[in-house]
Amino acid sequence: MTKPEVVVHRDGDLLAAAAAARLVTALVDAQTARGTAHLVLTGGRTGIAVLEQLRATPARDAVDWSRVELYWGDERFLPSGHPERNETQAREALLDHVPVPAGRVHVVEPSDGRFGDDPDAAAAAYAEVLAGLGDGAVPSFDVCLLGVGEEGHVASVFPDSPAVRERERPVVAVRDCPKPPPTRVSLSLPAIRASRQVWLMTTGAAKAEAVAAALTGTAEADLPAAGAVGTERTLWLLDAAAAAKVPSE
Ligand SMILES: O=C(O)[C@H](O)[C@@H](O)[C@H](O)[C@H](O)COP(=O)(O)O
Repeated sequence: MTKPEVVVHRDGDLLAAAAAARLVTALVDAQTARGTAHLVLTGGRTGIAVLEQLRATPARDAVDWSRVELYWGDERFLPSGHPERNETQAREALLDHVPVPAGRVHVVEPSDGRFGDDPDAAAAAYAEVLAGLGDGAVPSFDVCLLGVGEEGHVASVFPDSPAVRERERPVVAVRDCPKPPPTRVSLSLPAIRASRQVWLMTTGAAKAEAVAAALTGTAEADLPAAGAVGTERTLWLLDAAAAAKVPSE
């Protein structure tokens, strides 16, 4: 289990820009080491802001976008093109602006897709996609980007939920989500933990309690972010407000 590292930036804008710069380097390093970079995207304000900053930086072209496999840590189970879908927001923020081959953008089926409004079928299908792209149930994602909710959720894994107790399946359907929309498809914590690097990125005073709790031993069932760890690195990227209650070493 990797010990979480905490990096604090002055404010949210700087965090997003710095995380985007860090991501360029991580992707280039992954491609240098292994040929292809596997990146898991996240929804939420911070996650999308990082993609917008990535689009804006000239350094983005240091990444060979033809050798990036893209996934989502979770998806809001909505019709294709819905503005609230994480896919829609990621395409607008970045994917429509870089030459990633369509076949390497692995989206979760929408609620008007092949499986209609059956999120369990969409989750099972996504798990099959992941199984086909790595050596195990899921690829060893090079970087798994995550936002963090006020109560400590990551992806769509919420405290004291069936998803946080999932130990077998890499992808699950989530219903009655406290954060709208209510129905989602999400990686489980075991799938997130297959990542080489897990980056938890959040800003604002409203997250300070959850961040401090995650970093001071709270059980993952009560605070899922505490269970989001990478095999090689677990990195908390915070602004000063979200880091305000993190105990100093
Ligand atoms: O689909 C989603 O909503 C995200 O995947 C979710 O996990 C998000 O990252 C957190 O809720 C933090 O969101 P903010 O960065 O907007 O606070």
